[in-house]
Amino acid sequence: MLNIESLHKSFRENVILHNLTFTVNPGEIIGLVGENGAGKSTLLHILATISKPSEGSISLNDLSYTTERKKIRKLIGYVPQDIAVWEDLTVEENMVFFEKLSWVNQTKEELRNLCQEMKLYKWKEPVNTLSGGMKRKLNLAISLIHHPKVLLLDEPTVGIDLKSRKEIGTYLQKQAVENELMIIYTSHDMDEINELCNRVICIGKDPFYKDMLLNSGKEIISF
Ligand SMILES: Nc1ncnc2c1ncn2[C@@H]1O[C@H](COP(=O)(O)OP(=O)(O)OP(=O)(O)O)[C@@H](O)[C@H]1O
Repeated sequence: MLNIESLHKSFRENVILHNLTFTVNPGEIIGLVGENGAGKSTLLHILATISKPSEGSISLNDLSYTTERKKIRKLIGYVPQDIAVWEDLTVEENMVFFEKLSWVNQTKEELRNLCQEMKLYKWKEPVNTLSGGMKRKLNLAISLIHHPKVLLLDEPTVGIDLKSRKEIGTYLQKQAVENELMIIYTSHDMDEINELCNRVICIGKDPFYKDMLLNSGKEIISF
């Protein structure tokens, strides 16, 4: 379980996150919504151990983010907003490169299966010949190489077609259930949030997103 308690984050006098307390259970997909600048990426950075909170505590399966950062990092998969893959390498070369950087050993066959499960078949193609949707799938596949327990996705489907979106969504739902993965997912697409997520966290001052979800039947947590 991921446990976030009384989390605050400020940049100098600018308070971005104020008193966030929530938990994420194994197998759950949590939507994270809010207007531009509300602090979604800031929260994901903190959960990915890229930055530290100003106050508050976080633990993952009873490991403290303060004292066990190295162990925590092995359990986190993070997909940033910007695609971060090697454009001149093939899909295969990217997967092998990131496998070498990870803490697990996977055969090429296993890496290829991981790509195929999310319907990314262009194994021998250089990344710079792939569509945006394919690149996003590769980014996601890379984040799963080390079998994380928590997957943090910052707008992973932005700018991609509906079919690829659905394929990614179906894959994530399967991963959450089968591997008890905890997923936090940011998106501005409320249909996608409605379809994919078990619960939704709304952050920021603008009530727009919360209002959009009022009749969705979803549990909404707002800060
Ligand atoms: N390193 C930093 N130093 C100072 N301010 C920062 C820093 N990082 C983020 N901010 C500020 O924190 C606020 C929240 O930014 P953040 O990127 O988390 O928002 P967001 O909800 O992810 O927005 P978007 O939907 O546009 O991606 C913004 O006002 C941003 O300028």
